[in-house]
Amino acid sequence: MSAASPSPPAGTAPAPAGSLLAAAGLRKTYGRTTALDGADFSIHAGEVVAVMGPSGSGKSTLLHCLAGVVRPDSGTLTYQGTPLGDLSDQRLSALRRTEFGFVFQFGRLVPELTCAENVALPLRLNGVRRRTAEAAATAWLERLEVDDVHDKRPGEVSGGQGQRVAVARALVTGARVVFADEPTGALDSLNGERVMELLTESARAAGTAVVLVTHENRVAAYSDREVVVRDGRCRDMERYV
Ligand SMILES: Nc1ncnc2c1ncn2[C@@H]1O[C@H](COP(=O)(O)OP(=O)(O)OP(=O)(O)O)[C@@H](O)[C@H]1O
Repeated sequence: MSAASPSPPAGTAPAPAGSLLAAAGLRKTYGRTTALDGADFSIHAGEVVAVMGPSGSGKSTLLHCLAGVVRPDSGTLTYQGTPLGDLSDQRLSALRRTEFGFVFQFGRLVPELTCAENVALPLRLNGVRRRTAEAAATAWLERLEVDDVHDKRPGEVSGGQGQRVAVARALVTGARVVFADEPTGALDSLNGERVMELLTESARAAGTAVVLVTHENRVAAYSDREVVVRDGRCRDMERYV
C-alpha cells in the first residue's frame, strides 16, 4: 500500500477545526476506475454522520480509507491531529484495534465463538484480562438487549440479534469512531430500526462518532448530518441541492 502524503496537496482544504477524523483531497484508483476523486470529509467526536450516494460512487472506499483499512493514493487523513499517512502499518492496525470499531452488513462474527466471546474478542486482542473482558461483554450484551444469546453461536441467532452483538463488539473497547457499512442492509425494517436506535443511543452516550454508510433515508435519519458521495467526491447534504 502506498502512504498518503503528510501535508495537504495544493487546493485541498485543511482539516476543519476540532474534527476528530478528517480527510482532505482523498484519491483512490483501482486500475482505470477512480473510486475517490478528491474527497474531503470530517467528523467530530460524538457525531453521527450518514454517508449516502448512488451505487459505485465511492462510499465504501471512503469508509475503508477513513478507517485505515485502505491507504489512499494521495490526500491526507488526520486522526486527532495525527496524519495517518505517517503511521507504519503496525501502528495503524494498533490504532484500528483501540480507537475504531466496525459493524458490517452481515455481522461477520466468528462462527466458532459464542456471542459473548465474540464481544470479548477485541478486548482480549488488546490484552485485557479474560474476566474483565467477559464482564464487559456481558454488560454490553445486556445493553443491546441480547443477553439471551450470550452462550449461543452466531449460527444460532437471528439476523437482528447478530447485528446487536456486532454493535456490542464495535463499542466494547470504548472506540472513538465506529464505522458502519450498511449495518441494517440485511434486516427487516423493524429490526433495522431497533439496531439503529441502539447503535446511535449507545454511541452518543459513549461520545463515540459513527460513520454510517447507507442507501436508506430512514437509516440516515438517525444521523446528525448527511454527506452525499458522487463520482468520488463528498458534499454536505444541505449544500448539495
Ligand atoms: N477492490 C476493488 N477493486 C476494483 N475496483 C473497486 C474495488 N473497490 C471498489 N472498486 C470500484 O470503485 C468504485 C467505487 O466503489 P465503492 O464500493 O466505494 O462504491 P459504493 O458507493 O460503496 O458502492 P455500493 O453502494 O454499490 O456499495 C466502483 O466503481 C467499484 O467498482
